[in-house]
Parts: sequence; structure tokens; C-alpha cells
Amino acid sequence: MEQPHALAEGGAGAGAGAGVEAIGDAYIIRPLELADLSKGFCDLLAQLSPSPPLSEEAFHARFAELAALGADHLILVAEDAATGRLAGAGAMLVERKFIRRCGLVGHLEDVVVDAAARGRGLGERLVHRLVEHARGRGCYKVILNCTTELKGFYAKCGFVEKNVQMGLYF
Ligand SMILES: CC(=O)SCCNC(=O)CCNC(=O)[C@H](O)C(C)(C)COP(=O)(O)OP(=O)(O)OC[C@H]1O[C@@H](n2cnc3c(N)ncnc32)[C@H](O)[C@@H]1OP(=O)(O)O
Repeated sequence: MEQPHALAEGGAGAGAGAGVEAIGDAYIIRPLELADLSKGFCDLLAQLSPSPPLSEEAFHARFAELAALGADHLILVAEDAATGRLAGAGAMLVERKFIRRCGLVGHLEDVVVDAAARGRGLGERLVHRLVEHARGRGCYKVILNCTTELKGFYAKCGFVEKNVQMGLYF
């Protein structure tokens, strides 16, 4: 079977957050594509967490795994229309539960805006698009983990503080 070139935009039951959106003339927000490895995707992720460059083989293999999850795993990127480089990214994972009558929960992950593009509303825009995707899939909530310093940003995006984050690292 031919490898898909872009992560799922949804199809039937797709979230309202998928698709291509132009922000003014400056940025285009769209699902991650195979070609994004050469558009600075790894440089962007490195601003989030230690993330050495990926080989094309490794990127393609992970991309195929994610594509197989369909609209349950959406990665959106913001492409700078002038340079073709990526200026932002974020992910929404849809968790399928048994509780709440087989309810769905959205997990917001790996939101990052290139240091040179911060403070222009791009991060908030990406989060909004991903949250709308989760809402469109039927999620009853979206949750995330972040540092104390980012509480203000997520509050701007409509999130409220809830419970305690814990971790066990291997
Ligand atoms: C769930 C996770 O992924 S947590 C990981 C989050 N990512 C990171 O920490 C990576 C490094 N940081 C970044 O990439 C960026 O700073 C981001 C994604 C946090 C914010 O992206 P930006 O594009 O700069 O944010 P944006 O311009 O949309 O800001 C929206 C609003 O939040 C405010 N804001 C942005 N960052 C912060 C912050 N750290 N603390 C408080 N408020 C903030 C802005 O001032 C703006 O408010 P305004 O509308 O009143 O002007």
C-alpha cells in the first residue's frame, strides 16, 4: 500500500480542527507531511526537548505508524509562507476509554513555536485548532502537562488548572 504523504485530516467524523488554514499571509496551518522533515521539523522539536535529527528512514517509519492511527493522532504544523520553513507544531492524541460510556479524551502534546516567531499568536492558534479537532472527534475533555511557567499561556488558551501531574521516568 502506498505511504500517505500527510497525516489524517479526518474523513467522516473528522474534527473541525483539521484541514488547511492560512493565518493572514504569513503562516499556513496544516497536518504534518512527509516532506516536513526537510522543512525544519526536527529543529522545531529540539526547542521543546532534546531531539537529535532523525534519519529519513526513522521519520518515515514513525510517520507511517502515526498515519495508521488516522484522525486519532493529529500533528499540525504552521508553515512560514515566505520561507517554506516550519514555525510551529503541536499534537492531539485521542484516547479511547471504557469509562463515561466509552468516552474519548484529547491529550495535547508537544506544542512548540520557533523562538523567532513567538509572541504573534501562533501558539494560541495551533492550540485552538487542535482543541477544535478533539471537540469535533467527540472528546469530553482535553488535558495536558506543562511547567508552571506555561500556566499563563494555557490559561489564555482557555485551560484551567486541575489535579496534579506525576511522572515515572525510565
Ligand atoms: C502541552 C505542551 O506541549 S507543553 C510545552 C509547551 N512548549 C514549550 O515550552 C516550547 C517553548 N515555547 C514555545 O514554543 C512558545 O513560547 C509557546 C508555544 C509556549 C507559546 O507560543 P507563542 O506563539 O509565543 O504564543 P502566543 O503568541 O500564541 O501567545 C498567546 C498568549 O499567551 C501569552 N503567553 C505566551 N507565552 C506565555 C508564557 N510562557 N506565560 C504566560 N503567557 C504567555 C502571550 O502573551 C499571549 O497573550 P496575549 O494574547 O495577551 O498577547
